[in-house]
Amino acid sequence: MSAPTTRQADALAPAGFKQCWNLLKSLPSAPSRARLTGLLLIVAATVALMNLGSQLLGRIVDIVQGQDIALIGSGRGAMVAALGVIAFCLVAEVSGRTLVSFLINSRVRRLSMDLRTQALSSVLRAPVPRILELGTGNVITRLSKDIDTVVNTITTMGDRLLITVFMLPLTALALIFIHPAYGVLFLLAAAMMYPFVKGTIRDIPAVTNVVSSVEARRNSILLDTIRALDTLRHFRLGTWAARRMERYSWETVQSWADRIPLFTRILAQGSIAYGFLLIGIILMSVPMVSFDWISQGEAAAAVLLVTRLEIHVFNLLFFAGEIQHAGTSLGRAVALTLLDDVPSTETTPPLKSAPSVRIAGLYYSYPGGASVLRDINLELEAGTTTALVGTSGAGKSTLAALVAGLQYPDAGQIFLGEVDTAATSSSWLSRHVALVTQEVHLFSGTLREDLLLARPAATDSELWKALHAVGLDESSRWLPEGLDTAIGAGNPEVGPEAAQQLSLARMLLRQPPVLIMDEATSEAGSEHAEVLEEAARKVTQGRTCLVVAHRLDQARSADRILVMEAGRIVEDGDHASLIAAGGRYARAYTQWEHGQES
Ligand SMILES: Nc1ncnc2c1ncn2[C@@H]1O[C@H](COP(=O)(O)OP(=O)(O)OP(=O)(O)O)[C@@H](O)[C@H]1O
Repeated sequence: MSAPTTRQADALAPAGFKQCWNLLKSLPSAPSRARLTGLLLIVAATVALMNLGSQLLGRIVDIVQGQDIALIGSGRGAMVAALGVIAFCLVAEVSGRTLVSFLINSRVRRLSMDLRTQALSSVLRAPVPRILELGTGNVITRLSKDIDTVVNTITTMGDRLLITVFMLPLTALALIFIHPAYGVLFLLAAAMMYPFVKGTIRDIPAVTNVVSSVEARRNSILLDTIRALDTLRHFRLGTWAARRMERYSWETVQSWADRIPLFTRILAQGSIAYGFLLIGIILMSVPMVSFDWISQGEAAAAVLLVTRLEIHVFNLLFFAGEIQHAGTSLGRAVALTLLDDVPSTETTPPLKSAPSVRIAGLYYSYPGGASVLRDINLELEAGTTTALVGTSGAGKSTLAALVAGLQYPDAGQIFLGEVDTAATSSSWLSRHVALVTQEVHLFSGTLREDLLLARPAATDSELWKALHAVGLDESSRWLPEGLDTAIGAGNPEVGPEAAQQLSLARMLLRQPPVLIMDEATSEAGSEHAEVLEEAARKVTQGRTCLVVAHRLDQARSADRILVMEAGRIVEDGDHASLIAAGGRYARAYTQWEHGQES
């Protein structure tokens, strides 16, 4: 696979501001309106005192010149009072900032925890095809790096950002208060900045979303490489994998580099607008002082107020990228929470018994690939077991995945009883259809904990009953501690046959009305074949089953056998009738029987 030549955003667009705001408000750790107002009042008071300190510092010039200042007076007493208030303002500034920073930091970490939990549970409930389309690397990037970016940005510059937001209007007010002409200049500088800011708000999100998407693709490739370690070693593809990783990493570096012209432009535009304001204030002050419109101290105060603004304006401009990046990252994480298709009230009633499965006019092709399934029409009778057989690549696993809801068909419908699965939520579907494959994931913990996931209210004796039914008992070498045996990641490995038995036991406990088995008993070696096949037979009883049979002995006992060839069903019947028909199945079966004998 080669790296894409143009850098593009991925399939799931970031959520907008309103969606993010609504989601954040609904999180358990969201601050109450009173707390939010309290925080804003602290910021406003801190900024007001910062401005007061700057103004008084300027007015010291007037005190030195013996002028009388409102509320403070003149002479030595006024000087002491002014210095006292300035000191107080400095202490208030430091305390206010520390408090604001503490309040923001402690809240944002709890909010990020809630957001991660909510996004993850939405991902778990979302339709599987949607997640597969997004890619696991993408989802992981959104759940980890994107949320971390938001937390890091807010904890490092959230307080500064809030202070700047208040600083701009309060400085404008203070300047108007000194003389309205300063206010006019401030408005002119703001008008100059307006198109710059508008352009920035327009351009940055798209650029930053591309950066995050490219990073997500790189992470997908990384995951793919780690997952395929065995294959890569086996085929000596280490160098190819390293080169592929290098290409995608370089793509990430390039996408970051693509941002540079945009940020250079933002800084240049900010410098022009700020330079206009500062030079304008100094130039205006000279005639205003000489015409006695303002005192020298007031002119000094105005210049100090604008000088003080510099660090805040440039903080905003300098970190505009990070701030927007955090905004986009937040949107990307919040978009995951919107994947969940579970309606607030489920309208499709649960099925009371195993339903028939009707497939009508089904077509499917993998993205960019040739047609895999063509016009499949069939009905699986309720409570029966149907085996799918056919040559490798015929489309058996693909058909099984479509019925299990892991892929969306290109055309056609799948009905469970009367329910069109396309019109139900993915959680309704997953409650009614279970898929057992060769890959068994055992959750880390005790065997009891793992089995209880399938039926939380099951008693120990019910768990043992399910284990006995699939051929595992107290004497099994894989269960030395019985139900307390530690299994899953970090614990001694359970053999592949035992893992498949456990997976079948989970199905017995879960009792799904429709069961799809794809290579679910593929580990059946000669000594275990009987046990696994018997376990599979028990699991299929009482439900509608579709079994992808890779060995013909698995098909023989099914109620019905479908033979697939190049995406179509070419033979349909039970074992006896297909043998009697002498077609592909009969030939394959005879060959298989000879193979078994020799
Ligand atoms: N993820 C995928 N992306 C693209 N093509 C795929 C994908 N999975 C399967 N295919 C292709 O779709 C066709 C049908 O594959 P499928 O696995 O459904 O066949 P199968 O009958 O189950 O074969 P097997 O018995 O070997 O598992 C094959 O040509 C296969 O190469």
